[in-house]
Amino acid sequence: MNRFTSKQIQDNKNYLELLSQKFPCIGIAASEVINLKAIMNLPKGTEHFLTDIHGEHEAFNHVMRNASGVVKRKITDVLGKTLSESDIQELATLIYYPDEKLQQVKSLEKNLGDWYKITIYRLVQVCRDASSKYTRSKVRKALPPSFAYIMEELLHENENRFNKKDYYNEIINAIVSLDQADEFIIEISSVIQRLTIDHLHIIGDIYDRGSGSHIVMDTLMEHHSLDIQWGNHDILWMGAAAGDLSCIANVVRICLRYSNMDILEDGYGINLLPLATLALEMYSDDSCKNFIPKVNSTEVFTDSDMQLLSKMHKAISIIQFKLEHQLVLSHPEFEIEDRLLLDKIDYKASIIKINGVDYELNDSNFPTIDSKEVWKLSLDEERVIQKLRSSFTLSERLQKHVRFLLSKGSIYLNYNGNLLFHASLPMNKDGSFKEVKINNKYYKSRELLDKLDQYVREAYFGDGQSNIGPEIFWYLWCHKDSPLFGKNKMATFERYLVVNKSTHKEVYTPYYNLISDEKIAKKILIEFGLDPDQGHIINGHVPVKSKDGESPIKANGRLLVIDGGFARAYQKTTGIAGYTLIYNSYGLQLASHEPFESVEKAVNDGKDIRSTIRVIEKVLDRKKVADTDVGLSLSKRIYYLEMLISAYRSGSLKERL
Ligand SMILES: O=P(O)(O)OC[C@H]1O[C@](O)(COP(=O)(O)O)[C@@H](O)[C@@H]1O
Ligand SMILES: [Mn+2]
Repeated sequence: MNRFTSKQIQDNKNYLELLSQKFPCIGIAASEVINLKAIMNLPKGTEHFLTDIHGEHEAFNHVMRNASGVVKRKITDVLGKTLSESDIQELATLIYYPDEKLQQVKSLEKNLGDWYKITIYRLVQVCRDASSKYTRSKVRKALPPSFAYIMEELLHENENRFNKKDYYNEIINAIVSLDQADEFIIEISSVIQRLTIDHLHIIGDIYDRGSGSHIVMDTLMEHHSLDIQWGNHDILWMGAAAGDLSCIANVVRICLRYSNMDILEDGYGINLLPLATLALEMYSDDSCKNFIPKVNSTEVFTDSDMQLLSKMHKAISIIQFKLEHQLVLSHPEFEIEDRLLLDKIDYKASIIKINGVDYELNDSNFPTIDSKEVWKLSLDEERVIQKLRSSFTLSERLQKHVRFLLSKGSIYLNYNGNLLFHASLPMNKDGSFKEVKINNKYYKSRELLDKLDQYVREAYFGDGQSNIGPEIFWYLWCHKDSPLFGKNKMATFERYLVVNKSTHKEVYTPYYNLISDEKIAKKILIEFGLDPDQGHIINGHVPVKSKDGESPIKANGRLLVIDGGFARAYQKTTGIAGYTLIYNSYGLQLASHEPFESVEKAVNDGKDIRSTIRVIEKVLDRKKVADTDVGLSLSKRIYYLEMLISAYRSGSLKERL
């Protein structure tokens, strides 16, 4: 036990008095110290890192349910010697999708009573293994109230212990005979899922491209322990929720580009009718061929659906370009006048002059653009964007999701010695941190990220008095100095409208060249107060072309880029369907996932995502809670409890008996 001087006790007297309310005597304080010291010696909980989910809710839900392949590995560890591969898969599927699998079993199984008993017995064994590295108290908190007592008994009893064999079997018999088996199986499956992932990190880009970001958000909101680092797509939706018009136009445009009306209309109740009306009026004879939405192979759209969507897509894109033009003009401090393009168009000749070079446009029909006031919305466009604005700002579900992003999220996070952020850090080519002007002051590296984080919160919650408005969200979405974006420009305009593809190129900022250098990665870790020899930087944002042999491991293992392409549109690039980085007590592993087909295939044909797990780093000594951030705060608690005991013993404080 630590020894304390009377000065130390005096200096902390107020705090010790407060602490004594909870720990009123030596015995109670000492037993808490013993408890905490025991916890410090448990293996650290398993962290899972996922990124760039991009609305792929089915694939995301699946990796949550199968814990990126870890649940099946646990079953194999525990029951592999006695079960066939197909029995293991059946049990795994039951744990992932208990509701659906139970329906199937009930329609096929002849001897259901026996099936229930054997299955519950197996599930308890798997659950026991999943809970083995936690304290009883932590496991208890994970148990559903309706079965807490029974599950605790089953988990802590050994079915082979002579005196308890009948007792144990009788509990299982009773669950079955009282018709509680289905519910029990559903609950214990979710306990297994929950205990397998102790803590979840989402390194950004939950939103856009796939159709189910709102469903992913609902799942995240139910998760017991997680943090989020905002991606550029998340910040865009946050800006839309905060009412920024440019963000709103971008969000709607991206939804239309991927024919995702569901998230807008059904998910968030955004009324698209005014936009459809405007599109039909303004672009009636226009095929809008550059605005034909991308369609997922499972979706069915009629030709007239597609025509309407293309027109809406063009209408909102033009609104976006005008709004962004206004924004750039009204924020000279952003220093991105080179993004002013609408005024560089020769509307008669369909030519645009960019950096002194003439480029041909692939479109000449811009009925709402006045070449003298290119930035000005027509009255109808103004009406559409204002209606959209009220839909976004009044959408209860969207606001709830964005508040969750704000409460669990941040621009970056230091967690258990690792540095997590979505995309990049502004840096100069020589490896120094770039000074970036925000609100007319210069900031760099950690200070810059802290400032931006603060401004995001001010812009969302602010009372309008702040120096910074909701345009900070748009800045973070696509500005050349935004750490969430990390490219020299967002070439949306060029990609839609300029024929010459060389103008479409978006060049990554120096960070991306620098990070292959271990020295730079270490420098960044030091800048963020982390151990350069132990810590890692963990990023998403850039799809790793693993099919071309690119490795997600950079800078000699100090930096990991784990965007493996949950987004279907990017699976052609990566060759896989997403990564999960797993950090458990033995070290770091990376699971690469093959594409997820569907819940039906998973349940009916046992088609799990095949995940290849490879070890990235193995620790010599198994990591304990003591080696984590939680361990650090526990050791502080131990320190003060020991001081309290010392205060009781020295008579500086009286026990409260
Ligand atoms: O492939 P899409 O959906 O057209 O989007 C391309 C745009 O998305 C971005 O890559 C940003 O999205 P990411 O953060 O997912 O990379 C832009 O740089 C680019 O202009
Ligand atoms: Mn991104």
